[in-house]
This record gives sequence, C-alpha cells and structure tokens, in this order.
Amino acid sequence: MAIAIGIAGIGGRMGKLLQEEVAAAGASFAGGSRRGDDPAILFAGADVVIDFTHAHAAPAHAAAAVATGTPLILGSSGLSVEEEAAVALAARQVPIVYAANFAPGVNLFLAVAERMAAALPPEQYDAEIVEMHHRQKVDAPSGTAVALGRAVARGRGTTLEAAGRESGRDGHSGARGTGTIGFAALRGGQVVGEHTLIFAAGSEHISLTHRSFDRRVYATGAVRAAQWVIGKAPGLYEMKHVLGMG
Ligand SMILES: NC(=O)C1=CN([C@@H]2O[C@H](COP(=O)(O)OP(=O)(O)OC[C@H]3O[C@@H](n4cnc5c(N)ncnc54)[C@H](OP(=O)(O)O)[C@@H]3O)[C@@H](O)[C@H]2O)C=CC1
Ligand SMILES: O=C(O)C1=N[C@H](C(=O)O)C[C@H](O)C1
Repeated sequence: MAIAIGIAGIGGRMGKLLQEEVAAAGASFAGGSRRGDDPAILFAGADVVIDFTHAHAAPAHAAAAVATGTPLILGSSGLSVEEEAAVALAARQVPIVYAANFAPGVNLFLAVAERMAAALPPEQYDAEIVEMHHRQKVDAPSGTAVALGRAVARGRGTTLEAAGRESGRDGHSGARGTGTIGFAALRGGQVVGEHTLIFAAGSEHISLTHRSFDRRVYATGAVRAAQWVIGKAPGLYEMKHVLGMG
C-alpha cells in the first residue's frame, strides 16, 4: 500500500512542490498543515511527515512525531542550539531525518569538503564559505553553509564551535583568525541556492561550488527520505544515510 505522507507548511514554496513530488513518487498525500494548526492532527493521520517550515516550529513538530510515533523528515534551516537539542532528544524515540540540504550533489559536496579540510592544514589554508539565496530567505548563513562549516571542522578534527565562526565582517573587524571558518551570505533576486567553499593559502586557492537551479531537487530528495525512513529504528539520520553514503 502507498505510504501516506503529511506535509507541514503546505502553503510555502517547498510545501507546494512537496505535494507534487509526493504524487509523482506514487505516495499518497495525508494532508498538510499551516501556521497555527495543531501539528498532532497532521502527524496522527500520516505514516511520515515532511517539515519545511521554520526553525521555531521544529521542536513542536518533533514532539508531535514522538507523541504519535510518526517519523519526521526535517528540512527547516536556522535552528538554534536548543531547537537542535529538542530534535535530537525526540530522535531517541522516533526516526528523524534532519538535513540542511536534500540535494544529492550537496551531500557529495559535504563529504568532499570534509576530505579537503583533512588534507589542507588550517595554519596555511583559510576556509571561507560564500552562499547566495533569494531575497525572501529569512535565516543566514544558510543551513547548508553551516553544514559545510561543520564538515570542514570535522575534517580538521574539531567542531565549528571550537574552530570559531567569522561572519558579517564590517568596519574594523580585525585580521582573520587562524583556523576559523568564515561565512558570507548574499541575498538577492530569486537565486534558488548557491554555495562556494574556498580554501585560500598564500600561493593558491581551491574552491568548490554547488548551484541549485530548481528547488524541486530538494522536494524530490525529501520524498525519497520519507520513503526510506519507514520501518527504521529511532535515531537522528542525515541525507547521507538515505543516499547510502553514511
Ligand atoms: N533542507 C533543504 O533541502 C531545504 C530547506 N529549506 C528550508 O525550508 C524552510 C521553508 O522554506 P520555504 O518553503 O522556501 O519557505 P516559505 O516561507 O515559502 O514556506 C514556509 C511555510 O511554512 C509555514 N509555516 C511556518 N510555521 C509553521 C508551522 N508552525 N506549521 C505549519 N506551517 C508553518 C509558513 O506559513 P506562513 O506563510 O503563514 O508563515 C509558510 O507557508 C526554510 O527554513 C528553508 O531554509 C528550503 C529549501 C531546501
Ligand atoms: O531557504 C532556501 O531556499 C534554502 N534553504 C536551505 C539552506 O538554508 O541551506 C537549502 C537550500 O540552500 C535552499
């Protein structure tokens, strides 16, 4: 029988595409929710729920997933430390796939970024991440940029928090810190999503860029994750697990 997929944020840019991709994948649409709706109703009627809404909605959606035993696919970006902790806690009781970016190419990019960072000494190669998105995006840096920063830090045997983030440089910002990870966020027009990771040394630069031209790539990936997560044990999964890259 076709799995029934619920969609939180059905009225949003991603919500509308997700509904189309649920149908295209041969799954059934279990209903959608909008801001202000009780998430318990959506979760109770679905085999799995996809949430591309807002960071602040993530804890309530994770709690509804636990209360109903319904797996959650979480794509919202800009979660605070506390919001991510609430999601991780819920994932002890129900399977959750939480990904900053559901595009396959980006997940390969994350793996390559980690390997590059492991090979390039932080004392010589400054890591800078530049992203550009449409003018409506409300959080910065993007979730994908943060995930790239985390991948670089992991490759260097540390964490993003320990390495230190440098973002929003303006005015007398001082010299760049050695080993820190820099972020720059551009906003304009209708750019779907562009991310560049630069390793800059005194005598050479290496950069890697990913561009999304159609946000449907995220919706297709999220529906794939929804089909994959059914029957999985409780845990916090990433897109690399769905893609078999874990
Ligand atoms: N992981 C990934 O691959 C991707 C992640 N994203 C992320 O997904 C999120 C949504 O992006 P996008 O669709 O472009 O944004 P939109 O603003 O177009 O859509 C978000 C929708 O969610 C609704 N909403 C907000 N809070 C709730 C809630 N508590 N319950 C139900 N619905 C709610 C909003 O309603 P209202 O209009 O009333 O506020 C809106 O319709 C962002 O965080 C974005 O960064 C986007 C693309 C890819
Ligand atoms: O808001 C968006 O549009 C996107 N958000 C995600 C992010 O913050 O990384 C993924 C993608 O870049 C599009």
